Amino acid sequence: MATGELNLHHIGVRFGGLVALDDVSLRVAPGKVVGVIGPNGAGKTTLFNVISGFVTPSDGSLTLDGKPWRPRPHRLSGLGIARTLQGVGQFGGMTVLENVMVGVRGRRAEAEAFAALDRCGVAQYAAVRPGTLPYAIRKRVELARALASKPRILMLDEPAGGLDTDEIRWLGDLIRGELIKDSGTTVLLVEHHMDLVMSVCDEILVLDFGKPIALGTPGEISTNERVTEAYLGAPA
Ligand SMILES: Nc1ncnc2c1ncn2[C@@H]1O[C@H](COP(=O)(O)OP(=O)(O)OP(=O)(O)O)[C@@H](O)[C@H]1O
Repeated sequence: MATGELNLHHIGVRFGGLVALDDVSLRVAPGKVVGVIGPNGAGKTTLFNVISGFVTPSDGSLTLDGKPWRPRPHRLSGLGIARTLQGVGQFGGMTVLENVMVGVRGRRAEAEAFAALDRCGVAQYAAVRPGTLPYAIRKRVELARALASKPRILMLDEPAGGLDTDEIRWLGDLIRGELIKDSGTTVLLVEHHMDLVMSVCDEILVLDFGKPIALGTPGEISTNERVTEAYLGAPA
């Protein structure tokens, strides 16, 4: 059984003349929660897009479970990798349950999808179309969609965006709890909400203008001068 270890080696991404990522290396160890933070435009989403295969790096390479790996978006779920989207990205013409079933395979797809909705506290909306639901509920549905496939690597792209304090506390408990961290799932988290990042991450990578400026534990990052400088003037 593969372990869920992801390595990025000296990744560089250019969009024309713009350097979106510059020499980014990161080891995401199995079962760890690794955060990627940085001011707006730092390259966080681009990093996720590289790992998802939507953006091909101009430099560097990736390994998955120690083997060279070239990500392809349509192969991610087969490899046990799931990603939530920054928005809620659900199909309006389908029910909540059908949306969650999209990411699950096999005869038990419906039961697994329903169980994921239940664990995320939104099973009562299974038969409803997502477009009619409040944003915070749709964010939970988006999480259920990612969790239903029981991924070994879970990429969370700004999961706290648009959530209130209680919702963010719920999210933190979910990430730290048996559904994700205690089950050994490897988590990569891009997030602006610093309290959440600091409370759930084992390690944090800080990007600024595409460059890695710090890598360390939440305690190390919160006292790092370069990180403080990068955030000066930008709400963290
Ligand atoms: N497809 C693209 N084509 C051209 N430039 C792009 C593209 N995607 C991202 N960029 C640019 O690359 C840089 C990094 O963007 P990215 O979205 O990765 O940053 P981010 O850290 O996720 O920002 P935010 O916190 O605002 O979501 C930005 O300058 C952005 O404008």
